Amino acid sequence: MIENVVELRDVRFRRAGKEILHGVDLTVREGEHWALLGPNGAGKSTILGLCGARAHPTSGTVHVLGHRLGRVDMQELRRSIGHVDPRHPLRSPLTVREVVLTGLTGSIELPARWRPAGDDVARADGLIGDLGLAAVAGERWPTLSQGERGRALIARALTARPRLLLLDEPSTGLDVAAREQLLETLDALFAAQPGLASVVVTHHLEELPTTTSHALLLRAGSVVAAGAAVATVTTENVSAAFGHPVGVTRADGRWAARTRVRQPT
Ligand SMILES: Nc1ncnc2c1ncn2[C@@H]1O[C@H](COP(=O)(O)OP(=O)(O)OP(=O)(O)O)[C@@H](O)[C@H]1O
Repeated sequence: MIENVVELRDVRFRRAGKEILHGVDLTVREGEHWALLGPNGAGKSTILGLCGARAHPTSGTVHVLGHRLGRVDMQELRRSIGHVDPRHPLRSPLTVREVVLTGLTGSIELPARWRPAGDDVARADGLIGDLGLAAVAGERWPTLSQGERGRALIARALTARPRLLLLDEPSTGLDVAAREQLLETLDALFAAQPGLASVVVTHHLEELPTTTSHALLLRAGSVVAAGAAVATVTTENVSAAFGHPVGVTRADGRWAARTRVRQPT
């Protein structure tokens, strides 16, 4: 059994002559649900790319599912990771069911001569049902709402039974009802698969599922705080990460943030 699903140690990452991550440590264990929080440009997506075996660190080490990046076939490793990228570059008008099935082939489009086995279709339809998409399973990608596309991409990411699910701003562009439905779906999914680990990137505390167990707060490529969510997502840490006085509250397992108004003395 692999205890650490993701392990970053003193990770630095440079691109175009600029250091983007300045010595980041992160350990994600089985069954943990991490949130990466921080302002624009803090380096959240860069960390998610390392967790998803899409990039190598410039220095330091990254282990994903027990394999050290740089010493493993990245493409092979990526098949064990469900990565939900909202900028999914699909060009052809596949149906929801076909998009979900591309999770099995690890491709964006359906490979020309590939045909799913009967139990592949049954699994895809099961996930489509779990994600609340049964009514649109035969609808084509260009006709779907943003919320439906996001759900289809989560179902796609789960088809290959990953042990790690990565979500990059899954609530972006959703109305409040669609966001709440998505968060309920994620909570139900995590409860049904207790070994699954996840990492979600977001700018907004309101978009954290109640199942969020841990958080890493990032500012300009450095970790401000990391650990158990309740102890980490605090007024002090969030204000430091975002460089703004933000009051953090938590009720019924959900977080909220607003500008801290100074009381007149
Ligand atoms: N390939 C690259 N080449 C040069 N700079 C890059 C590259 N990728 C990311 N960066 C820079 O690294 C910094 C961190 O980017 P990243 O996308 O990880 O941040 P983020 O926290 O996810 O931001 P956002 O919330 O805006 O999505 C940014 O300043 C970005 O411009």
